[in-house]
Amino acid sequence: MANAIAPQKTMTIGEGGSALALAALALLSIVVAAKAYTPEYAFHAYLFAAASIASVFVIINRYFDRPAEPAPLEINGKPNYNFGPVKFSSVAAVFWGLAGFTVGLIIALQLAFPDLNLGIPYTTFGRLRPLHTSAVIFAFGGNVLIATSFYVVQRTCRARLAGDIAPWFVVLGYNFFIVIAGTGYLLGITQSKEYAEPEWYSDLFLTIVWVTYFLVFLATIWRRKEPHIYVANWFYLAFILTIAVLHLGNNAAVPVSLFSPKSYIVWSGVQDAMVQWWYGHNAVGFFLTAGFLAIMYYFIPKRAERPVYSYRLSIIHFWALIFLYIWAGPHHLHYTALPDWAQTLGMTFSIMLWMPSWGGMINGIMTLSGAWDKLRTDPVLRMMVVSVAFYGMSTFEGPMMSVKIVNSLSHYTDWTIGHVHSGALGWVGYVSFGALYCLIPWLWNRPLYSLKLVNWHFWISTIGIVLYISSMWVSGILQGLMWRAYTNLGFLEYSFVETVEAMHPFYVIRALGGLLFLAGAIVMAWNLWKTVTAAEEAKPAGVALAPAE
Ligand code: HEM
Ligand code: HEM
Ligand SMILES: [Cu+2]
Repeated sequence: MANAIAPQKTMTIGEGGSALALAALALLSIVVAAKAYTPEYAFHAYLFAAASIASVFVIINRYFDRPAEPAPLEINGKPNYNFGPVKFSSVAAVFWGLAGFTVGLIIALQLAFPDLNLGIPYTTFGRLRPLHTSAVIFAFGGNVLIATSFYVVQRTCRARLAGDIAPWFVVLGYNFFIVIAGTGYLLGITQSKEYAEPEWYSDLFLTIVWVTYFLVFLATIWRRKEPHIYVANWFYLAFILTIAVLHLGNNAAVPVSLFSPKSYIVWSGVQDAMVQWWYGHNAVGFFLTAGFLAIMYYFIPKRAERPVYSYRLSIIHFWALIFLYIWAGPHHLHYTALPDWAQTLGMTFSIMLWMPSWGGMINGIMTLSGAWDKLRTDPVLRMMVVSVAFYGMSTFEGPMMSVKIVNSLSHYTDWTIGHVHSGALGWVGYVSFGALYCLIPWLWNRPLYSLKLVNWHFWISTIGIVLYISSMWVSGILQGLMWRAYTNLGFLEYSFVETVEAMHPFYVIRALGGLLFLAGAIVMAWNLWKTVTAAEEAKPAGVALAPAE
């Protein structure tokens, strides 16, 4: 009767429940695949089936391999952090970053040289453009946010991530969603809402993943050992919760059939447009801003080894920002069928938004008080501080562009594209790179392979950003002015095609800027790769790397 003393191993509710749910999903997917109206949809159903079956196997295998006791919350009084999912999504972020920047470069080249559309549907600008925007925002940015949020919430709460299967479901499920979304665009599956292109079934799946993300995050805060909830966690929470609400509101669609990828949105006409830009604008506000501000509030003080400049300002910054952002969406619909009062409301809130945005910028930059010398010696910190400066620049430009009279010139032109990429490359890109340069050495417990390479990355991509945004400003304003130029007799001075021709040199410069930005990111990927692998080889030497300069 020896087995009477061996600890009893039982499947947890999480393991059993997720295995059953995934098995059911696999079955449903196979039925859908068999009866699908289109081969593209059948392909997606097979992907769902394959992924769910694989997950069931992994869960069962893991059950047999694991010890009987669940992972302890603490070891010797210290939190037993769960960094597996964090590692996965930080590597995924680097991978998707490279993919998204490459597709960005391709579409930039297509705008300059249209022959590069290759005349086949899968590679046309119309399909690659959403592939680019989703890859950079949701795949690259999203993985950076998931990785850093799961890291920061554990460290600042001194608690192990809640759940066992759940955090893995979040990172793997999210990345699976990205694959479905991306392959869908290439195959022509889209509901044509900018930044919300995936069809109803991907949206439903993402809802489940996202709610799990919210619950894991909240439950980790719940079990915290630290009484205070650090401000970065407030920003992460606002990001997760608001994205859930936006996603549900803007994807309220009725599918044609369970067996068809096509759906119809419940909103119509100008209401649909308003809901779309309430979503689109707040995707900027909460995905591209609040989430990355959380990164700023954790990683800059950590790296600079200084406290946040003003903790009180960070709280005011938080509440002012989330209150004002929600109302500014109509600035995307100036001079449309949207009632004039709503446009003016959007414009007013956008102008007010300048203040909390700059409050945040000041708080981020001034955190370096007393440590300014580090800007010279630490290129990682420099990258993050420059990112905050870009944040300041784009949140000045945004309110200006939301003024109707300015928007009448900038709207539909490359000026918008320049504004987008000063925020995207300068702010989101740089703060993410800075976070990855900190996070990956911390996670693998090794020094960064080379600070010199970070310096190279910084300068190559800074030149890239400058080329990108300045060419788009010139091109955008030129475009706007050409469109509205009249002759003495009251005719339009330029035909549309003449304005397109005038853009060509700027599109070439922009593509060059994109190439440099991509080159910088490749240097980063190499550096991080060497950090994870080369330190292993060099272990006996045991010399800590000194700053390069
Ligand atoms: C190598 C770097 C990049 C290049 C070359 C690039 C290039 C482009 C191009 C050519 C477009 C289409 C512009 C048009 O339709 O006229 C575009 C759109 C866009 N890109 Fe990028 N991009 C890059 C990086 C990024 C990053 C890192 C982000 C976000 C984090 C981003 C976000 C966007 C967004 C949101 C749009 C849509 C803008 C709009 O509709 O107004 N891009 N990009
Ligand atoms: C106070 C902050 C900001 C305000 C008031 C603001 C305002 C605006 C305005 C007025 C437009 C042009 C709308 C149009 O004419 O179609 C715009 C476009 C855009 N902005 Fe901002 N912006 C702000 C910050 C940012 C930041 C920090 C980012 C990126 C990280 C960003 C990303 C975008 C994107 C992606 C678009 C293009 C949307 C589209 O048409 O596809 N904005 N913004
Ligand atoms: Cu907006």
